[in-house]
Amino acid sequence: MLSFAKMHGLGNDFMVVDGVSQQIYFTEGQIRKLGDRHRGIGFDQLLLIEAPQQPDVDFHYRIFNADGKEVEQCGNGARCLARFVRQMGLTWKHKIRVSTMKGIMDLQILRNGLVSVDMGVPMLEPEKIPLRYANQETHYQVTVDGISHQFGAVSMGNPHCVLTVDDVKTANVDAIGQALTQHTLFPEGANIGFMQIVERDEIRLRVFERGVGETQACGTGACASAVIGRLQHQMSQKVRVYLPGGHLHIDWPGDGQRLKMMGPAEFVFQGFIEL
Ligand SMILES: N[C@H](CCC[C@H](N)C(=O)O)C(=O)O
Repeated sequence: MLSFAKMHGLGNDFMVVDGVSQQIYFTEGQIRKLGDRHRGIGFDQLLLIEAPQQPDVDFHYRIFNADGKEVEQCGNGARCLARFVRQMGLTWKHKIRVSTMKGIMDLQILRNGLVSVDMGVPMLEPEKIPLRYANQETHYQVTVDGISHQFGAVSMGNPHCVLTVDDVKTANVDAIGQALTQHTLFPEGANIGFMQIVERDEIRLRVFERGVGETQACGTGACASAVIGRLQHQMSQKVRVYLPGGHLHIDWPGDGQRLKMMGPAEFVFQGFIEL
């Protein structure tokens, strides 16, 4: 029997598994079955927490989308990891350092009950996103179904494409998201963000996630929108990003600097399942 927790960050929901006390390996097919919202547990991502693989790190953090594929990063999931390892007694620390396939992140459980995450330095070079474009631009362009779209692109460890729209409520998230998430411009696919600039320090955002579809929130998507918002629209260093599931606080001092995200992480239930 496998024990797990169901958690969420602003409605972006996860199955969280302690891979430190339990030896576990998932096939893509098992992940898809567990993620099924009618016949399984149901989640946007499965988060697997493993013992550290290098010194000065508390845990290794692996992320699998509902389609079964392993990906590089998950911001809402990182906050849930911090709450999970404390609540399950895997650590007594309030500051937790985790490694992912792309780097190192510092998590901190704050007195106000929120969790802050140091998301590292956003990567803007096309080859690091990755994006098939010769040079780094503030605005990229793509034509889909005869319609031309301008976008910004950045990696938070995982690839993000961010379009600016007049009104997120009427944005054609599913159709454009489907068309762009596996576009040849993005050799490893991309998460597609639809950003409405409300104020210099306020964004409304919806995200069509790679391997999942539209989610109620996307932490790395919120980070990506704050970066593109700052580069394209001269937004403030500190930005509140409002997603359908709630809002996140993003703080990015600018190019080459580390980005900080702060937001909630909720436990829903604990359970056991026969794989
Ligand atoms: N929901 C996650 C993002 C998962 C990204 C995943 N869909 C990908 O393929 O990169 C977050 O809060 O950052």
